[in-house]
Amino acid sequence: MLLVTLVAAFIVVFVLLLYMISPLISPKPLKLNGAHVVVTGGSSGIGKCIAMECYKHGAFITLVARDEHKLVQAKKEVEKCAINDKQVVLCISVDVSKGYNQVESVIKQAQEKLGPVDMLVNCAGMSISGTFEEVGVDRRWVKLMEVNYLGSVYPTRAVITTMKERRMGRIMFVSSQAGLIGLFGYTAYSPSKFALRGLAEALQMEMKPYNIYVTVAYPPDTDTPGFAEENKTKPLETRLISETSGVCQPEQVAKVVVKDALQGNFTSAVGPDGYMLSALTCGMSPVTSITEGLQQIVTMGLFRTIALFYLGSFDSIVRHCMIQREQSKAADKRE
Ligand SMILES: NC(=O)C1=CN([C@@H]2O[C@H](COP(=O)(O)OP(=O)(O)OC[C@H]3O[C@@H](n4cnc5c(N)ncnc54)[C@H](OP(=O)(O)O)[C@@H]3O)[C@@H](O)[C@H]2O)C=CC1
Ligand SMILES: CCCCCCCCCCCCCCCC(=O)[C@@H](N)CO
Repeated sequence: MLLVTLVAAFIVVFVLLLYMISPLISPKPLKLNGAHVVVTGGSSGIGKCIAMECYKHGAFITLVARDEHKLVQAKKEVEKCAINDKQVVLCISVDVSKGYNQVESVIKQAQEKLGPVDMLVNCAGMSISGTFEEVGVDRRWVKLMEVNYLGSVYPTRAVITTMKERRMGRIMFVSSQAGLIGLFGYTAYSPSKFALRGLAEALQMEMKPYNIYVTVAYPPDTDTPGFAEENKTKPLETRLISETSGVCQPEQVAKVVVKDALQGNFTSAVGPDGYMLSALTCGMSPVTSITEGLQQIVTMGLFRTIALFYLGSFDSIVRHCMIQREQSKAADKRE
């Protein structure tokens, strides 16, 4: 009797362990040599650096963005990173937010010229900052969802069927640290980046049996033309809070996120704050290695404790700025 109970208990524990360990098995890394990588938003900033990084690994690249002049300039820069003379950079101009059909025809063109897409990098995006009231009630909310969210859905939809047939592929979504934490001044921007995570989690669960791996990248502020544009009108609070996480160079961001996508990691965090933030907010997102799982289990409580200090300092930044604004308003009135 005792023996039967022991064997049964052993089997139960064994099955439970198998269930626990099965999601932790790491995917086989993708090799970029000769692979076709499509980068939306590839003509500037982070996207351009991702294209250059992939080119350095021997990939063939399709750059997708709206402005043709910027595309041609970026193509020249990417070509300088060649490691063999067979590599090709293709440029296609399209607005990724203007509906599925246009995007599908662009992906078709790219596949005809350079073959099936092995990796898609959804990096086209923009930011609009300002307080909830400043952002107004006009098209701007819609615009951010169209470009940052739907502009990632359409290209993904256009490549996924072929990837499933070939039983291989990588999809990257470039979110932001502001896609893990809602910040002052990002009431319109943050939701468009949070949305990408929901999409990525659901898509990863559907695609895993087809050997397709999804990565969501969460960069901090990064020194790009888009960031310079954002800074022209960004509220002081947003700038001060974001400074916590520092400013990265786009080359550095590209290195980290490309490495994670090739390894098939679901989460790609950039910088120490990014690492803490992504471990803290891992929730039910897929885990791709035993080390990652263990780190999350061990660090979560500690990171939550650290987070309380950060939240306290963010509250104090917001309060200080409010008091200062009110004082300068009162002074203006007196004059
Ligand atoms: N820089 C930062 O601080 C951070 C940026 N990010 C995210 O990284 C991504 C890239 O940012 P960054 O490099 O700073 O931005 P840039 O403004 O420097 O580059 C944006 C790229 O996206 C393209 N693009 C923009 N809108 C569209 C559209 N509707 N259709 C097609 N292409 C479009 C632009 O080309 P064109 O205008 O010609 O279309 C350009 O190639 C964005 O998604 C951003 O939200 C995340 C965290 C931090
Ligand atoms: C243990 C807990 C650690 C918590 C750390 C919190 C750090 C928060 C910093 C958030 C920075 C947001 C940058 C957004 C960049 C961006 O997307 C725009 N620049 C786009 O143009």
